Amino acid sequence: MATNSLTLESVRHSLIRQEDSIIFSLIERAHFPINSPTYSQSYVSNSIHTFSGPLLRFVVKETEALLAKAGRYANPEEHPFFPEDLPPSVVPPHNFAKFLHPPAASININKDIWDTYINKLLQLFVAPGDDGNYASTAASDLVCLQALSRRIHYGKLVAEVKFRESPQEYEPAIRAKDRDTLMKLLTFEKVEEAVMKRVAKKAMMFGQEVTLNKDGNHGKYKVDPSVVSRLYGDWIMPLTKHVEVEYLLRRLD
Ligand SMILES: C=C(O[C@@H]1C=C(C(=O)O)C=C[C@H]1O)C(=O)O
Repeated sequence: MATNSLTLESVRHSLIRQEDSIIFSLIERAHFPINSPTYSQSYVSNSIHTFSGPLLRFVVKETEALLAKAGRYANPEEHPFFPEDLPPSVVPPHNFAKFLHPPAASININKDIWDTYINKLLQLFVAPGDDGNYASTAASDLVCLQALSRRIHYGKLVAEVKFRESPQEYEPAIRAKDRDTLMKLLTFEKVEEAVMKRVAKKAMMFGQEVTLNKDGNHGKYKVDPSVVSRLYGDWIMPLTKHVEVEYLLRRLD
């Protein structure tokens, strides 16, 4: 859909579709055990002389450099994890619809998303252990991180739509820099309850073992549906709302 015709219904529809990408990415990552050397400072620093830091950082940084050349970050819906020193795009520029208020470009909470993913989320849906597949693990993490980042920063579009629907409600709180009131105005508890129920249901459907015998493997899922619900309730939705508040605070600049 063209960004200039966005409505609350259409942005919510996009968030619903993005649930599929997030849940599939979690299922793919859960296929590997935690593989902690992927995140350790020391694992690669002795072998990759031009790079210090964890393997995941290496994989994400190098991939982002390639994708930046291919034009990925010219799209206002994409946010790099390592925006410093990205190479310029080598492809012809695309004229993306200018739906967002320009200060939106200064909002990038990927550092928080990275820390939350590594330190809180991973251990909730990934089994302990080490099978040595660190590069594939990092590649799966990259897909999870990109899907989460896209969804969470989509809060900018959600906030813009909400602001356009009732600017008179939001303006006093924006001028007063009143985060609590903004948070109350943009929160829809019924929608959040529905998101938590739907993602659990999707995790059941997408993550079931498919067998050809009648009894199948009922009740066994690749990622625990209640954990997916918790990831949304405790982190993904709060971070999205954080982006919404940050965006609204700059909406009158
Ligand atoms: C995204 C929205 O804003 C808030 C955040 C939600 C989310 O992250 O899914 C859901 C409802 C709202 O409390 C929305 O209203 O759809």
